[in-house]
Amino acid sequence: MSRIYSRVALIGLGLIAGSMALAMRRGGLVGEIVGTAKSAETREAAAARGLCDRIVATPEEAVTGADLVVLAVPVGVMGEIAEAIGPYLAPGATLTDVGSVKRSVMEAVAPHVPDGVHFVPGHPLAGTERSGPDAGFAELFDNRYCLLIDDAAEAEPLARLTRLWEGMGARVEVMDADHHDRVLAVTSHTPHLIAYTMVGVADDLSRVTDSEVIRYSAAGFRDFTRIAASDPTMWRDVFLNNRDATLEILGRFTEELFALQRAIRKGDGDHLHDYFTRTRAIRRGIIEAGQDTNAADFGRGSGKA
Ligand SMILES: NC(=O)C1=CN([C@@H]2O[C@H](COP(=O)(O)OP(=O)(O)OC[C@H]3O[C@@H](n4cnc5c(N)ncnc54)[C@H](O)[C@@H]3O)[C@@H](O)[C@H]2O)C=CC1
Ligand SMILES: O=C(O)C(=O)Cc1ccc(O)cc1
Repeated sequence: MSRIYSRVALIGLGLIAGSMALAMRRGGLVGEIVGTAKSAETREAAAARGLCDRIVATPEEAVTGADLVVLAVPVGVMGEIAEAIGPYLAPGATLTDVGSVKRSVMEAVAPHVPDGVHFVPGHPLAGTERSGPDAGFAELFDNRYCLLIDDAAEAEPLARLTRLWEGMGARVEVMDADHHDRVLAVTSHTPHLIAYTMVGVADDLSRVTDSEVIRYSAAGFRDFTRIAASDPTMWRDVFLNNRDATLEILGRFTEELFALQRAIRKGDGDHLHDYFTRTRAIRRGIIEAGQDTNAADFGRGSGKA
């Protein structure tokens, strides 16, 4: 495959940027990869792993001369980094991000994008609970969706970025930012909050039952502990930045939970059975439609049973 960009700047050198660097190299998709991260320790670890051709100390230096700039930092700091790099972005360059929330990132970044620079927000639906420069791997995006946001994006930069993600193994879909945030509140953000809560509850209980909660934990709870090991900064920022959609889904979730709680208290087995029959049909529908691509190996490197 011919080179899609000649110089890519990766801002933030964690799981996603590291995986992008390895996947871009695997496909021979780009020329030079320049990286930067806030801490010297992260930059050194990324250098030791050979993730980039060049690692520099500041985002301003990294973006100079780049025709693709990727913001791969927690969503809460995207705006301040965009402000810092804005004056250094090359005319004609594409700026993208990989944040888990889209509307607030776009609102924070867009005011700092100079005329002549194309901003195409993105979000790969692929990840693990691990973070940092040692966490990335080249196959992370294989057969996973990557959502690109077309609210204001122009056709040619969108098509070019689509080719890059496809070259990294992903399937690209295009949608608007509000739709993205509503869907992700259901499929990712609220489930993460539930996992965090369940592990917190178990931790409270373990004071009563010593380590039994962990020793006898079945697969369901182990999956919760994997998710609840995800990066605290990243997930704090996700909830603060997708507040309305997450609160809406949490409201619905608690209503349903209370209904199930009442059914258990009243011994209403029919209610429980009907509910579980409906949810089982949903899961079977997903498998039959062959849409279970994101369930396969999120547990990579997690020691999941
Ligand atoms: N972890 C996951 O499973 C997924 C994460 N995302 C999104 O990708 C983005 C990056 O996530 P990860 O790679 O998982 O995170 P990570 O924690 O592995 O890496 C984040 C990087 O950002 C740098 N950073 C943090 N604060 C900074 C600041 N103020 N200035 C400059 N650099 C800073 C860190 O040094 C680190 O290099 C986030 O916006 C997240 O929402 C998207 C899909 C999946
Ligand atoms: O580790 C998991 O199970 C995930 O759900 C990974 C993930 C986390 C955040 C995203 O925005 C997208 C994917």
